[in-house]
Amino acid sequence: MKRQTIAVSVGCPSGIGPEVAVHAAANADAEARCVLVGDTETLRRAAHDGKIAASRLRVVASAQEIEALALGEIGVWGPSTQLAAPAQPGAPDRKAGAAQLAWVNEALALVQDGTAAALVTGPVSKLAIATSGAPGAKGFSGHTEHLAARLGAREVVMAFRAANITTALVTTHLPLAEVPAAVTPDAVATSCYWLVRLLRSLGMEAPRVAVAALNPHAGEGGMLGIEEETSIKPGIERANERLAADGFFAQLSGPLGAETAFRKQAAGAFDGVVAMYHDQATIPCKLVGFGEAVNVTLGLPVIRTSVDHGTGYDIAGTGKADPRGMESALALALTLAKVRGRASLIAGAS
Ligand SMILES: NC(=O)C1=CN([C@@H]2O[C@H](COP(=O)(O)OP(=O)(O)OC[C@H]3O[C@@H](n4cnc5c(N)ncnc54)[C@H](O)[C@@H]3O)[C@@H](O)[C@H]2O)C=CC1
Ligand SMILES: NCC(=O)COP(=O)(O)O
Repeated sequence: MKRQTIAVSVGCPSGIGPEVAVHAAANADAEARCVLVGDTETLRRAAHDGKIAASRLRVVASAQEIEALALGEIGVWGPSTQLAAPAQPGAPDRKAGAAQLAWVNEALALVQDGTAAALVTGPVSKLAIATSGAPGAKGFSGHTEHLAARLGAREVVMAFRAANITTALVTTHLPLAEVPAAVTPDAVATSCYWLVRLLRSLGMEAPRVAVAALNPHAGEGGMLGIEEETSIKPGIERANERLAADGFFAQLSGPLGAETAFRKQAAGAFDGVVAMYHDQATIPCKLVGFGEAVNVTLGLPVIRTSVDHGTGYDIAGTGKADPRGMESALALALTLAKVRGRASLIAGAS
């Protein structure tokens, strides 16, 4: 059995990330060799609280030591940035903010140098990072944007995969008031294109994709908004041209009222939905699969998946955190990493 190393940045040390990361790594498929990138003491405590034998955590400091991890052992990356004092559950300070960004970068470095095959990220607080004062942290608005900038990716698309919903977003982390201007034909085309590639990587040869409208009732013939005509329809045309040029076949339908697009996908009429903004996508995903949905970034030169949930500050350290989201994120990363053809379908140039 060929094992794949998965580097996991554990997220905010004051949140539920360390506990779900240890749990998920302990239950991961034997083909996944997990290396957790975070504070060693926090991870040991999370293992203890989660009744996971301390002997299963092994501190590793080189690619060779990672390779030598036995089945059932969970690697903890020794060179990770460490906290001088334990993080307070539910109350991240500036050091916790800086550390969680450092861990993302350190886990990414393991993928970039070929030590790991994929990056899985635990939940971070955008605010704790952005206000930490750490170099490069100001303006942090999410992993998607951060990884795109750090890797020089030409285009990236945020996507989610839940029970019976797979969706890609046209816009990511921006105020709702700025969404209409960001829904451009190019942005719509990019999201359609990468969603089709994701669906292909998951085995769908000719995916059926609904493109959601921005406005109620798809603009009601222009009475309730014009973006369907000015941006979404031209975006679908551009996507069809780009897909055809690259030899991909897909059926793109829309613009379709978002409520209908998601309802029909959940009923099996579509394989994916292109959503115009963050909550248009995450509300249906979290309704059908909260705790299990996976966030995957399309267009990066590396495989990156993540939990769909946040830092869960209200339940950090209580043992109530559900680890299934992290388990699903590890499983999808492994699925993509195992087959080079799958990974290349969602990988973009930098
Ligand atoms: N993947 C990431 O890095 C993400 C980070 N965030 C960040 O998380 C922070 C908090 O965001 P919120 O909107 O409050 O969302 P949240 O997901 O942290 O919490 C919402 C509610 O869901 C519960 N919850 C979350 N994960 C859970 C789990 N695994 N098991 C059981 N219950 C769980 C929480 O206890 C809370 O009641 C923000 O700073 C946000 O930016 C949010 C989403 C994703
Ligand atoms: N709701 C998803 C989210 O906010 C996480 O985004 P990112 O950190 O994966 O870019």
